Amino acid sequence: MEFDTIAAISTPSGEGAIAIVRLSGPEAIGIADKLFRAPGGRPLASQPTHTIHYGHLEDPTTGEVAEEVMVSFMKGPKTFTREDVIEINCHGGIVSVNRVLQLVLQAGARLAEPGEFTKRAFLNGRIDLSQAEAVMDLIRAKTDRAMDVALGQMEGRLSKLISTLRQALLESIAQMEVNIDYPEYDDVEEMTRPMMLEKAEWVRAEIEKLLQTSSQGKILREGLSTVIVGRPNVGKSSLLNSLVHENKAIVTEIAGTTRDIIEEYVNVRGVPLRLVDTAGIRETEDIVERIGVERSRKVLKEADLILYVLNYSEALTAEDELLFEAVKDMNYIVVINKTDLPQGIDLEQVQQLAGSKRMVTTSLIEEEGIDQLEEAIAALFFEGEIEAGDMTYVSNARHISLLHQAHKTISDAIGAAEMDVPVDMIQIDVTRTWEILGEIIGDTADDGLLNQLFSQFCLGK
Ligand SMILES: Nc1nc2c(c(=O)[nH]1)N(C=O)[C@@H](CNc1ccc(C(=O)N[C@@H](CCC(=O)O)C(=O)O)cc1)CN2
Ligand SMILES: Nc1nc2c(ncn2[C@@H]2O[C@H](COP(=O)(O)OP(=O)(O)OP(=O)(O)O)[C@@H](O)[C@H]2O)c(=O)[nH]1
Repeated sequence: MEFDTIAAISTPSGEGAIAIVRLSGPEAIGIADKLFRAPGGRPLASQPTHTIHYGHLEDPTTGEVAEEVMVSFMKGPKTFTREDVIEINCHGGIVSVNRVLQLVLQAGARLAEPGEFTKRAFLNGRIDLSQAEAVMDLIRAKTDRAMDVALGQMEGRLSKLISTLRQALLESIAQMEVNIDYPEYDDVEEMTRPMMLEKAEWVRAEIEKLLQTSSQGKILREGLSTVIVGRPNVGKSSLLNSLVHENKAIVTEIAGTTRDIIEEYVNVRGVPLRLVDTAGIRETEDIVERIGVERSRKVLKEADLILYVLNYSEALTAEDELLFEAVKDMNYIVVINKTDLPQGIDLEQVQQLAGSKRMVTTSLIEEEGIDQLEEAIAALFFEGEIEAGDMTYVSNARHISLLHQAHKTISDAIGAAEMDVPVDMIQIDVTRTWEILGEIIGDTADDGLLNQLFSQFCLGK
């Protein structure tokens, strides 16, 4: 496919050592040669591909030397987009890099849309849709594990599995076709059903395996939303601080509807915890009133993990018991804090209320027990994991939804095959499954979807 030539700043905005303006498209080299002067005077077009060159950019309208740069020259198709790519490495700094971008745009490039470079890599067939989506996940990954999942997907692990499943479906579609075309051969019919069933059941089992990974994949991607609760003064802020200090927080601001919510990510043994709006909860004084408040209930309900803090030196109160009731169906860990003080709590009573939930004791003031707490968090997260290592995780909400749909249609096909429904009816469900799986890798994706997906990318990616 032939496109126009796009350009964008591909490095973060702000001051830095070096910044990159990237160009891709049929005019990329021509545009660069309008601006670039190497000491030897040779144009980039005459150079061997995949080389880097020192020189200056000149404003062609004024003849003024604008910038000192290094230019990477990469002829397609062995490039990120499969098109001709030019990367101008200039001095980092907001003015410098913007001036380079302006020059490039004046010389005929169009400002790229967010994700457009990656979109071209997709449209030009270098990567499929799930790989392109993984590029974005990679940028957003906050832990090594999340990064490994994204890398695996980018290298095509999910795509390969999906393609294998689709191949199996295609084979059974073909077999059914024979059956439909030659209904007079009974032995074909006899062969078709068991073969079709076996393939369909295998596909369904594989889809189920993928779906089983999805909750973990989602958490790796988005973080385990975590809320710290407990009566006033038990040590909630201290716990938050210990987790943040031990595990360096990444703070991100997410544009909310009424105000910006600040989220803190901490990486606890590979599990990203998203500490959600804890300040709001910490500020409320009366806990009985608080769990009656709709908003707090909602925060609790949406949490993937609750850290429920108790005071070791005091007996449980009615409030504590109420809170046990409020969180009883959720994932929570009981943190019994202040073990440096004399015991006042009835541990057996806590045990009874907490049932099979994990309990750890800490003295945050003496920095004790944090290790055990982290271990408990990691265990909670990883215990359901089916053999880590080279697992194919599904973490993307779009993929999960499509896998659920595919699971339904393939189950319909299996049900129909077992019930002696005519083969051409079964074939409809199998074909539909094949189509739905195709949407994951972008084989059957429409323009609206593509635009929506790529627009979520960073500018210049
Ligand atoms: N300067 C710079 N650094 C970068 C990127 C970039 O675009 N520019 N990348 C951007 O994300 C990433 C690297 N990703 C890339 C992926 C594929 C190809 C590429 O040229 N692939 C070709 C040829 C491979 C080969 O030589 O065998 C291909 O697959 O056909 C280039 C970069 C990270 N670092
Ligand atoms: N002895 C002792 N004191 C602690 C421990 N952890 C926290 N504290 C103290 O307990 C007091 C309350 O701690 P915070 O972390 O502010 O408790 P909180 O639950 O956030 O309190 P509120 O914001 O009022 O709900 C502070 O004076 C802490 O220094 C501990 O392990 N042992």
